[in-house]
This record gives sequence, structure tokens and C-alpha cells, in this order.
Amino acid sequence: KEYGFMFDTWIRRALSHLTPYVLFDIPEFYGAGGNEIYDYVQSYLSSSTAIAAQHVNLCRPKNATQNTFSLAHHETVEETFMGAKVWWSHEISTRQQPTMTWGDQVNDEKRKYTLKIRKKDKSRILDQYVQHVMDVAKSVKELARDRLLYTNIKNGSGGFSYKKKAWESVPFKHPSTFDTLAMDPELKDDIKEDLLEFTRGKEFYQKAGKPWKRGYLLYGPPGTGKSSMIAAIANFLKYDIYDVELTEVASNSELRKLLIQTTNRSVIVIEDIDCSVDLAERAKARRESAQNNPPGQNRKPDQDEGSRVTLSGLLNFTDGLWSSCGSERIIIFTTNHVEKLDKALLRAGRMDRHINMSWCGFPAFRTLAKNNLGLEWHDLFPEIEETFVDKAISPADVSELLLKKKRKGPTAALEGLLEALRIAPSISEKPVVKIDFDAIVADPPTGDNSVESEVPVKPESAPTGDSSAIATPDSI
Ligand SMILES: Nc1ncnc2c1ncn2[C@@H]1O[C@H](COP(=O)(O)OP(=O)(O)OP(=O)(O)O)[C@@H](O)[C@H]1O
Ligand SMILES: [Mg+2]
Repeated sequence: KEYGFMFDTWIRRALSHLTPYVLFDIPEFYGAGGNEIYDYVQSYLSSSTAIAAQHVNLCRPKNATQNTFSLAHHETVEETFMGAKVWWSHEISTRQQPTMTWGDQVNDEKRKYTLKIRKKDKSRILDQYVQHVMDVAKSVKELARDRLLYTNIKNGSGGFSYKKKAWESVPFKHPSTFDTLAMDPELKDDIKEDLLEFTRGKEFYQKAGKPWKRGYLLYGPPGTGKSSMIAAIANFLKYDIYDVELTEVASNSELRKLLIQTTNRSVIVIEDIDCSVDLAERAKARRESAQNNPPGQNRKPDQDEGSRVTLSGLLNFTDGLWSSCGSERIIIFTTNHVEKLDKALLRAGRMDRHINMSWCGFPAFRTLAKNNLGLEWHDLFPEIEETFVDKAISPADVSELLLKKKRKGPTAALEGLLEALRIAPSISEKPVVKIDFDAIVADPPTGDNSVESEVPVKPESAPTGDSSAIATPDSI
């Protein structure tokens, strides 16, 4: 037995002396999530090397502006790095899965790249070569590639799927930028500064022992630019966007799975969170219980856990342990009805900033006039400035009004706007419910002509014992 063992080892050693190479496999998926190195290698090889190969997959995703190259199945390319030869190859193996329903055959493709280098070169070049690949891949990704908009897709009705990919992506080409975004210039600069600080904050977050992420809550009436702001943020940071459709997520664990499969340097968006089933139900239950019970009483813990995404699941997603998988994430929630949100979502530290996207004011109008009519100044501007005071009109409406008579020239367009402005409701008739977040977190005042709600919000510990911490529309 002993001899057999020794013989075995000896053979292996002899064989390994015969092959002068080491191989590194880089599979597309690893564990529950994707393998980031795979993506880097894909980008790296899509740059110059792949073109030198003989057999290349040439793709152009729908709506993309660029072609992408990738190595075809079994194809190998070689290059020289620091005087040493390295080889890349790509393998795609297909596993046929049992047919599920109505010919909905799922092809489970397994892909992997393999890097081959000489053993004698390994210690000399490996670290530096890997670094080189990463660097090139990063610049390829940042410069050339279209950024991606991901959305979670429902896999069949049972929620059971062979597919590993939870996200589907399209190239993201929203033209909104901070330059085209019409809003209070001070707030805009403040947000830009905040974002820049975030991107440079690697060391700060590490030192502070916090995951490298930042949460924003955008709230305001329809058409005030919440979605445009998200696009502007993604364009500004050059991040991908993950648009989470919460109603498509069956459970908290599915939400977790989605999160694991997001990449670093991305914006994760949940739009209209008040419309997500459970939050609405909870809010209703809370209002009812507030009517039935004396104020100040504790609410019951989460009910109907398991079926749908619950508030606690969502919170785990934003700042529980799960939120720390990956880094450089911006998490954005939007809502038209901030007053409907659960207090747990609003407390300090949950969302780092609450941004009130409010009605269009004169400074915002000037941006829109520049965007839509190319106007920096017009004689009608002073009159428009006066009329804008206290008007509840959204930037989307102003845009629309400006474009309506654009063909007849800027004067006609502005006169049309003035006409509409005069009959627009005033803010006091159509109040923005503005939560006094200062009572909850320290946050600079936002928006230029927003009104404070009449029911000021107090933190839970406030001595007033006021249970209606969040003003409902009925209370105004
Ligand atoms: N602040 C703004 N700056 C520039 N354009 C704006 C702004 N607000 C709205 N618009 C224009 O109005 C349209 C609708 O805006 P957007 O989708 O961003 O609003 P929203 O706040 O997300 O609305 P909703 O609450 O209905 O989702 C956009 O096409 C955009 O061009
Ligand atoms: Mg929107």
C-alpha cells in the first residue's frame, strides 16, 4: 500500500514535470453570484486581443452603440507580457435541462476562460499580469462600454428556475445629466459634491467600519424629475443601474439573491416604494391601529412574512448584513407619497439623504429654457420669475408647455408658459407634503419653494408622544 502511494505520487510528480504550464480556470459563475474576474477578462479580451484571434463572437446587443467581441468556443489567443507568452482560451459547455413548460427549454450554458502560462514565468509575471488585465478591463469598461440598465425578470410562475441569471440587461442610454436636470442649483451642487465624496471615500468607509454604500430617498410629486435624477446620477458616476421591480420579487430570500448578483459600482433603484404591496398594507394597518389604539403604543411585528417582500426584508437589503456584499453602491428609493412610508425606512442612518424634488421654481425654469429652447436670457424672464412664485407646477409640465409653441419661436413659447402659469394652482392649494427630516436626521433644507407640512415630524423619542410621526394627506 505504502509503495503504491509513493508510486502514485512519483508518477504525478513526473507528469507535472512534463507539462511546463499552469492553468487558471475562470468560470462565469462562482457560488451564488457571478464571478467578477470573468467579467474583467471578458472586457480585457474584447479590447485588442480578441481581434487577433481567428474565431470571434461578434455581438451588438440591441440598442448598443458598440460591437463587442468575445472569444468563440474553444478559441485560443496568445500574447506576450514582459517577455513571457500567455494563452487565453474560452470554453462554453451546454447542459440541456429538462423541458419545463410548453417548449420553454432552458439552455444552461457554462462558460469559462482559461489562462495558461509557463510555470517558470508564474512567479515572475502572474501578479503583474493579473493587475494589467484588471487595469485594462477597467478602462475598457469605463470608456468604451455602454453602461447597463438591469431589471429583474420573473422566471416562470412557480418562481423556480434553472437559470442562474436573475437580471436582464439593456444598454443604458438615458440622456439626463446634472446639466440638464432642472432644480435648485445649490441643491444640485450639493448632491454632486456628495456623490464625489462618496466615490473618493474608500478609506473613510473602511476606517469608519461602514459598508461602502450610500442611500438616497427621492420624494416629490409626479414629473418633478426623480427618475431623471437617477439617470443623471448614474451618468455622472458612470455606474450601471439595477432597477428592482419589487412586485416581481416573490420573497425576501429572492430579494437577497438578486442583491448578491449585482455588480460593484452600481446604482440600485427601487421606484415608488410606497406602491409595493406590503408597505402599503403595513401603512394601512398602522393607520387603522392608530385609530383603534391609543397613541404611543407599539406596533405589532411584521405579519404575513414569507410570501412577499416585507419591510424588514427591504431594510435588510438597504442596511442589514446583506447590504454589505459588494461595495460602491448607491441605493435609491423614490416615492410620490413620502407620508405613506414607514417610519422605519426614514430613520437616521437608513437612507443617508432625503432629497425633496419639488415644484419648478425660476432657477429650474432657466435650465429648462436652456434645454428646450436654447435660451440663456429673454426679456420675458423677469415677468416669468414673478409669476413663478408660489406656483405648484412640475418641471415636466413646464417642459411640455415650452415645447408646445416652440415652433412659433421662443417668445410665443414663453408667452404660452406665462398664460399657463397664471392659472396654475398655488402651492398652498396643492401642498407638497414635506417631512421635516431635520427632526429625524440632520439634512440641509432642500428645494426652493417647498412648504413644510403643518404637522411637524418628531422623532419617535420626542416627548410629545405624538404617534402620527408622519403626516398623512388627510391631516393637512
Ligand atoms: N427636474 C427636471 N429637470 C429636467 N427635466 C425634468 C425634470 N423633471 C421632469 N422633467 C422632465 O419630465 C419628464 C418626467 O420626469 P421624471 O420621469 O424624471 O419624473 P418623476 O419625478 O420620476 O415622475 P414620477 O413620480 O411620475 O415617476 C422627463 O422626461 C423629464 O424630461
Ligand atoms: Mg419616475
